[in-house]
Amino acid sequence: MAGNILISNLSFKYPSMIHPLFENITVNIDENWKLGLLGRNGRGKTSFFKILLGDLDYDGNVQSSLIFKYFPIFPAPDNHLTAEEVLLQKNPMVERWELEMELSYMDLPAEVLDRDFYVLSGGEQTKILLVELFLNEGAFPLIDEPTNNLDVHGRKVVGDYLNRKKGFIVVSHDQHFLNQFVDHTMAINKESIDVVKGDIDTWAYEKKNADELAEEKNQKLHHEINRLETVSKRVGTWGQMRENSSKDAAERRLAAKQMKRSKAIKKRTEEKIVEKQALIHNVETVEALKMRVDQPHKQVLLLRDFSILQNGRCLFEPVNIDVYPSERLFITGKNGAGKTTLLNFILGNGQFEVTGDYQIRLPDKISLLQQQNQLDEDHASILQQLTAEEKQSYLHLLRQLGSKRSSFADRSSDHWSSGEQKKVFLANALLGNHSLFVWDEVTNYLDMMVIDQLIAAINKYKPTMIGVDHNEHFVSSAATKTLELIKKRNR
Ligand SMILES: Nc1ncnc2c1ncn2[C@@H]1O[C@H](COP(=O)(O)OP(=O)(O)OP(=O)(O)O)[C@@H](O)[C@H]1O
Repeated sequence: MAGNILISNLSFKYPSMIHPLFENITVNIDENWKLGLLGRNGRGKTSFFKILLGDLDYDGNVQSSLIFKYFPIFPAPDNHLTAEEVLLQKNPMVERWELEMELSYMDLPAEVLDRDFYVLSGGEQTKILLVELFLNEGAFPLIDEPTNNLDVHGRKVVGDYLNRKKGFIVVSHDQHFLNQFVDHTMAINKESIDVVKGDIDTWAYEKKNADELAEEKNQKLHHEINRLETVSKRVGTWGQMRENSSKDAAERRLAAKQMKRSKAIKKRTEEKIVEKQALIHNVETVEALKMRVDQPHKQVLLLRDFSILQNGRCLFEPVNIDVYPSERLFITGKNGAGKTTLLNFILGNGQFEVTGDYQIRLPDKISLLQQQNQLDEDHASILQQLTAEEKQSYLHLLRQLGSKRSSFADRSSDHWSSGEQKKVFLANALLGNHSLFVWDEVTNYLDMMVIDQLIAAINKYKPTMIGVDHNEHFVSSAATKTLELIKKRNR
């Protein structure tokens, strides 16, 4: 079928891996689908794209006449290209009015076209690169985690933009974002790949039903295995007892016969046990996370008509907020509104000019989760700083978050997926007792199961938290209050 992607018996493994990433996968993807690609961190979503792009050697067949294009590919910074030049590099025939129209769908003013690409905010760069992807009509876009630089509004705009297009695959862990446009969902599971017609909610509903059915079958199988194991034990002792208690030769012969029969029954029973064990379906579950919380004794934060000044002007419209023990405040607002700056002010990182009143009482034990690009730590340096006992808890937390020790112990962190790297910082932030959790861009790169693990833990342990996040599902489920920062317009 021309135009479609036909994948049969695909198997793939990086040389340093023990278990294959993909084993005997067969799946067909239609060129007109708006396909959402899901999977836990490290399951191989980016690697799947690399296979389609022809960047990795695999076994099996991948047949397609489509020309795949990957997002994000950033222009070389040294060339100082304007946004317009970035857009026209591969699409020289496109006219300025067409560019302006596409930009308007992305809620970007035309003047952005004339700016140097690298002076644009992360969200603006994402939008320009996505527009560039779709200008090339002959190409089939493979879009890898577009939301990381996008605030809630940006996610809505890009979701609407993608809804106008068709024929692409998007990897994202933000179900709310994906539900705006996908018409098919493909999930890379532990042992299989599912494709479902419908959005993420449809997939989640079908998966829940399938898991419940599998769980029911598993329970029956476990019951049957227990029964067979009892039979096997009983049969084993039965012939033995008879042989030991036999006195004369005739009885011993009979006992030997009995013994032979019982051995045959035992063997058959054990074969049946192995058969039943193979039928047990591997239903993926997550362990509940523990947060160790020592609530602060007093109010942590008070802001009244408060704003941070930059060059004498308010960065955001003045705000009023209180944070009391066990409250979870999430700061929202568009990119560039000053969310991370406000967090830094609260933490006392740096010198700030401010307006309005404030009171900040920081407790001693603060758990910090910073944006990935602000960190110079990694798994190895974290391990070095921990005591033997903390090391055990840290590794246990990583395992609970879905990173198996075997998947990261011997591999250079250069090759870790973005989610695997993020979990290192999350596990570190969960280590030990804390009175306040200051977590910035919590859900970026994290898979949906971890996001739900965090929501459950936050609701159970009710930590005092000041956070920033753009995932609507996470914020609406974890926050007890939100504070929207609105960038102050300069008149
Ligand atoms: N060059 C490489 N050599 C060895 N292992 C690699 C290499 N590249 C990736 N991996 C490993 O392969 C697995 C799949 O990586 P990939 O980036 O495809 O995952 P992903 O599903 O995109 O994850 P995420 O959701 O975190 O972005 C991960 O365990 C990763 O550490």
